[in-house]
Amino acid sequence: MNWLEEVIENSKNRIKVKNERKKKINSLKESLINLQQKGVTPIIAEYKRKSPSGFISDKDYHNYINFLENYVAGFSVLTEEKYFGGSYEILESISEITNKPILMKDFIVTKDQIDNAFRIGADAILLIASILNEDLLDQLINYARSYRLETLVEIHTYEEFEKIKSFKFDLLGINSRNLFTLNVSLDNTIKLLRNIKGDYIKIAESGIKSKEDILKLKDNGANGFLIGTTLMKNPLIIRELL
Ligand SMILES: O=C(O)c1ccccc1NCC(=O)[C@H](O)[C@H](O)COP(=O)(O)O
Repeated sequence: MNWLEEVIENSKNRIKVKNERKKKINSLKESLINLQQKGVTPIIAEYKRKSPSGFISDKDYHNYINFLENYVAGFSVLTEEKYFGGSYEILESISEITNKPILMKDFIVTKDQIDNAFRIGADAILLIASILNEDLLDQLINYARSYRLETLVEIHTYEEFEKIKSFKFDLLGINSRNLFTLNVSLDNTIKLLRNIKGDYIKIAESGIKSKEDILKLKDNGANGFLIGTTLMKNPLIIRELL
């Protein structure tokens, strides 16, 4: 079994969180649009402790979140445990210290995981087109909507866009990191941004290192930017990215 197959298998057997949700849903979509309207670059800052690409960090989240919340539209928090070092507890604790919307980044393949996302305080969830068939993707989007959780549906190819384009998701993520090879290509994302027509809020994800990258993606139609590694290594760089 490769890492992705293992992650998906583990996803089917995640614990069921019993907690009651403590906060109202806070719209990530509105937060992104608000910043865009103010002329501020809408960034989603990610908190992750490790990744299959070899990223590793023991950074504590308190200072990271407290500092970045002054600048960003929201946070993305990895909750996959084995390969990303995340947990539901981390997301829940982050939701207690910030009023910014939180995207739960995980490999969601079951409705139970969406129940958990709601209970731990997530405001939006990631759904990855390449690991879900059309029927399940549609069901999961609608299930999330029943909680008023927003959905960011992530694609890597035009074929995946064709598969998801008629569904009622909130944000369209275009990830520059190939899930299978882990190679990062902003050029691939730029090609997709150019080819995808329609009224979508497009979020460029992964591999963003500089203001130059942001401007290139923005010029080609990206409306928001999800940044992990670069901010985890140096949160102060946010001031150059806005
Ligand atoms: O981060 C990884 O190595 C990774 C590998 C395989 C699947 C997903 C992965 N990460 C999840 C993400 O989508 C990124 O953490 C996110 O877009 C931020 O990327 P970056 O700014 O490059 O850390």
